[in-house]
Amino acid sequence: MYKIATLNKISSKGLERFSDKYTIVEDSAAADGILLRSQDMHNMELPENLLAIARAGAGVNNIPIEKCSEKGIVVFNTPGANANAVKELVLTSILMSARNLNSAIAWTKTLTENVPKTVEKNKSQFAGHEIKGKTLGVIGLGAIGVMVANAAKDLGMDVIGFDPYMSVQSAHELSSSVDLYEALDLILPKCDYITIHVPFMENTKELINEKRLNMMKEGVCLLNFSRDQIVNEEDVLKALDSGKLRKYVTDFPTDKIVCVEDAICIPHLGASTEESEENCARMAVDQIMDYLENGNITNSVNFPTCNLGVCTSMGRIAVLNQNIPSMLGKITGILAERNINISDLLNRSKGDLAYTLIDIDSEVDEEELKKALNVKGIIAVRVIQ
Ligand SMILES: NC(=O)c1ccc[n+]([C@@H]2O[C@H](COP(=O)([O-])OP(=O)(O)OC[C@H]3O[C@@H](n4cnc5c(N)ncnc54)[C@H](O)[C@@H]3O)[C@@H](O)[C@H]2O)c1
Ligand SMILES: O=C(O)[C@H](O)COP(=O)(O)O
Repeated sequence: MYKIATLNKISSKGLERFSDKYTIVEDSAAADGILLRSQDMHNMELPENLLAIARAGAGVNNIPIEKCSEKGIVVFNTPGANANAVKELVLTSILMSARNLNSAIAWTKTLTENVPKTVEKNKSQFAGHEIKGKTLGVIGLGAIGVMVANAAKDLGMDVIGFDPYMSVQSAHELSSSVDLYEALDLILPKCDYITIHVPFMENTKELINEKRLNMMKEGVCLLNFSRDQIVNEEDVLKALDSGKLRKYVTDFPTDKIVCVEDAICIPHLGASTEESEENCARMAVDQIMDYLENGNITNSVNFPTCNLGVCTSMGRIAVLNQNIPSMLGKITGILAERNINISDLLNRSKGDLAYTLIDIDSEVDEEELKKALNVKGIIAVRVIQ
C-alpha cells in the first residue's frame, strides 16, 4: 500500500483517482508521495522514505528542488493545467484597471442615500479607457503567457512579447500577430500594459526594478500573476507614488502593498477555479501513480521524462543517477554479474541528472541489488515487481 500525504486541500476529483493500492495518511513523515499546492516545504524535514512530490499547479519555488534531487525524490508539476484560469483573471484585471472598477465599486458601496443622483453627479471621476488598440507586453510566453497574448489579440489589443527560452509548443500556439522582441528592455517603453508570466528563479528575482520601471511609459499598468519577488516592491511603490505606474495588479499581496490605493490586490486566486483545481489534481495524481507503480516520469521538474509503459515483465529496476560517464555500463554490468537478462531499457538525462528504467526477465533481490549499486553517481535504486 502506497501512503500519500496532502499538504494542501486537493480537489476530490483528483484524489478519487487513487486506486485501492493507495491510502491518504495524516502524517507526512510516513509518506511515499506528497501532493501539495503552495504550502512552503523549504523548512520541512523530508520524510525518510519519500519517493515523489507532485505540485498540483505550475510554480515549484515552494519546494526544495535541489535537496529533493540529492535524495532521489522526483518532483512533478502540472504544466498548463491552470493556465486558462490565470488567463481569465489576467484579462479581468486588465479590463478592471482600464475602467477603474475597483475604486469605482468601492466608492459606490460607500453611498447610503440619493444613490442614483450621486452616481450621475460623480461618475466622471472614474471614467476609463478602452483596451482596444492599447499595447500589451507579455513577459514569459509559456502556458499562461501564450493564452493571455492570444486572448488580448482577440480583444483588439496590440500584443508584443519576450521569452528567450520559448518552447516549440508555445511558438506553435502563439498567434503569429504577436511581435516577439529579443530583449526585455526593448518592449518596456512601448507598452500600456505589462503582464509577467515567468517562474520565480534566481535569474527572475527582481526582474522588474527601478531601472526597468524607468524605461516604461508614463501611466503604465503592471500585472504580476507570477510571484511577488519577481518585482522589487519598494521600486514599484515609488513608481505608483510618482504616477509612473498607474496601477499595479498583484496576485501576491504583501503587508506593504495591500493598503496602497493604486495597487489592486488579489488573494492569490489565479488558479482558484473549480476547473483548474480539478485539472491540476487529476494530472498530479496520475503522474505520481504512474511513477510509484511503473517508475515512469512525466512532467518532472528535476528528473527527465522517461516512460516504458505499464510494467509487464518480471520486474522493473528504476535507477536515479548523476549524469556522468559510465553509469549505464556499471548498472548493466552489475545485472550481468547476477545473470539477469534485460528485456527493455530506457536511459534519459536532464542537466546533471539521469534516469534509467530497466525491464528484467527474472526476479531480483532488491536489498542485495541496492548494496551492489551503492557506487559513486547512483542516487537511488528501486525495484518494482
Ligand atoms: N497566480 C497564480 O495562481 C498562478 C498560477 C499558475 C502559475 N503561476 C506563476 O506563473 C508562472 C508561469 O506559469 P506557466 O504555467 O506559464 O509556466 P511555463 O513554464 O509554461 O511558462 C513560463 C515561461 O517563462 C519563460 N521564461 C523563463 N525565464 C524567463 C525570463 N527571464 N524572461 C522571459 N521569459 C522567461 C519560459 O521560457 C517559459 O516559456 C509559474 O511559474 C508560477 O510562478 C501563478
Ligand atoms: O504556481 C501556481 O500554480 C499558482 O501559483 C497556483 O497556486 P495554488 O495552487 O496555491 O493556487
